[in-house]
Amino acid sequence: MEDCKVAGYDISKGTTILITTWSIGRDPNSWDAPNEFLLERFVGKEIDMTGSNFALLPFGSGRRRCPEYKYIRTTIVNLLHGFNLDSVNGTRPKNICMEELFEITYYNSKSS
Ligand code: HEM
Repeated sequence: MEDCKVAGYDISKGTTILITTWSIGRDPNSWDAPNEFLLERFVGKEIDMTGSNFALLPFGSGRRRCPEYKYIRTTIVNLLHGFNLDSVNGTRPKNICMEELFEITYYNSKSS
């Protein structure tokens, strides 16, 4: 590790850096209507979710990215194949609450 500069900011070696994937995923420079839940935006597109496309990081990036990213399609397909999924009262909810909760996952590499 060594000191470095990122986007004009001096980062001392050993500094813990958090990135906000929430903001990255809602960047209007990358996404049209970023606050709309529009699944259609992904239809028919080859989307890179391996951590190389920094506009979309659902599985993180780099050495600690989610190891499941390669297999999640198989996992979901198996779930859909093996189970009949339904909402609790059997009807499709009209308004699904998509509000976020504030939570944080923190890993201190110096504590272990
Ligand atoms: C749609 C489903 C999933 C999403 C969106 C997701 C997303 C993520 C994200 C964002 C991380 C943190 C990556 C980082 O720190 O850069 C992560 C880590 C991890 N995920 Fe997932 N995950 C999913 C499903 C799963 C499943 C099904 C498994 C296991 C069967 C799994 C196992 C793990 C493990 C073990 C890590 C920790 C990797 C490490 O710290 O080295 N994930 N996941």
